[in-house]
Amino acid sequence: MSYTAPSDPVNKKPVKVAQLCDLCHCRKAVLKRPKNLQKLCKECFFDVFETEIHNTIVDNKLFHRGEKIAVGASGGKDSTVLAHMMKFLNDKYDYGIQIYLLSIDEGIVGYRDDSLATVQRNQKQYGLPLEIFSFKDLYGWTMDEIVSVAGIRNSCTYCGVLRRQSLDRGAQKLGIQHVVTGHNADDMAETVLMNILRGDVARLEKSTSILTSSKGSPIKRSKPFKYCYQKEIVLYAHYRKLDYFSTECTYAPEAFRGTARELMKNLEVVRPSCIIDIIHSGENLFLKPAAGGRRQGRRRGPGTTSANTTSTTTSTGPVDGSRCERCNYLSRNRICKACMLLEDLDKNRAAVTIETDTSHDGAAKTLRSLERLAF
Ligand SMILES: Nc1ncnc2c1ncn2[C@@H]1O[C@H](COP(=O)(O)OP(=O)(O)OP(=O)(O)O)[C@@H](O)[C@H]1O
Repeated sequence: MSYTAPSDPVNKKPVKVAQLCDLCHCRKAVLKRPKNLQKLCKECFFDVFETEIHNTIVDNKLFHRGEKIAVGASGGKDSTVLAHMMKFLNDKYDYGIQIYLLSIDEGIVGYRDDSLATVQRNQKQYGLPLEIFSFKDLYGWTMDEIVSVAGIRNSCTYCGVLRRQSLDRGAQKLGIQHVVTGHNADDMAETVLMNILRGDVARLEKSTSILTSSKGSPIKRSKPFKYCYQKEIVLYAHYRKLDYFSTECTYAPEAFRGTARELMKNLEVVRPSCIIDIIHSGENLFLKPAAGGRRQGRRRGPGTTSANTTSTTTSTGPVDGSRCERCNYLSRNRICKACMLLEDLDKNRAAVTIETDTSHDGAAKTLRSLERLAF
């Protein structure tokens, strides 16, 4: 059966009733929402997707008038859509916030340099101010150099810790106290699963928070895409024709996160709502206070070790708002995690001196040399 409404100029060709958008019932559907399998036309998809994010922002009171926010901009799909969305919603609903793009150059040749070129184009497209801070300037190391010394398996640990601190440092330098990131529902559900699988109950409770901050630190972080499916973010970027960088990081993704991702993808095939369901489950988990009134922390079996633990133990009773003895940056421990990691790097660099050349091929060449040396 074909449907042609003479008074409806939206469809140029006749459209079957079964192909019509489930919301407006007049335009042809162009996609099925991965979240709930609803058939939508482009215009209705834009409208529901943008409205849902606006509702998340309003319901959680994420911003206040006059607030300066820094969008963590990597040039990838999530943060590109985030930068576009923040500008779009701020204009449409008059949030009254000032938006900056804040990028961290980790120093990964052939990956981050290309993605930052995308951010520079986005800056012009959206008319937003952009600041870029680099690992090299902040810590004296690029990620390529770190991988050549610490190996590829630890790359995500180093990158995650240093990037997190760099975003905070960058925001502070700009006089901004709120960093907004493009973490989406898939990222959050993966984190919940990972923490469940590792028995990391302390992190589990915090893993679904939309707004986080460390006591004593002036910088808060928020995730307006907490309920957005990754696939819908990609569809939005595609139909809005946004300019984003889509290459995966040169270094291996965090191995265990990859396992959780795989598990979740398999579950999603059977039950598309499982991503949101996992987040809701995480939101409703509350730790019962252990004896002595303290929350239950991470429990480890005998002989287990953490990949994130470095040789120096400095956690001698964290004090909120205190500063790292070495770099003077805010840290709940005597020595901040970034300084502990950098100390290990310096030790390794002193132990092995090799000829490095990361200027053309990035760390891959260095890694091959190291593998030959059986380092
Ligand atoms: N180099 C960076 N500079 C600034 N912000 C970053 C950088 N890398 C990541 N972020 C922020 O952290 C969020 C999560 O990053 P992650 O690398 O885990 O995910 P992603 O899915 O690859 O994100 P994206 O698609 O935005 O690159 C990003 O959406 C972005 O807001």
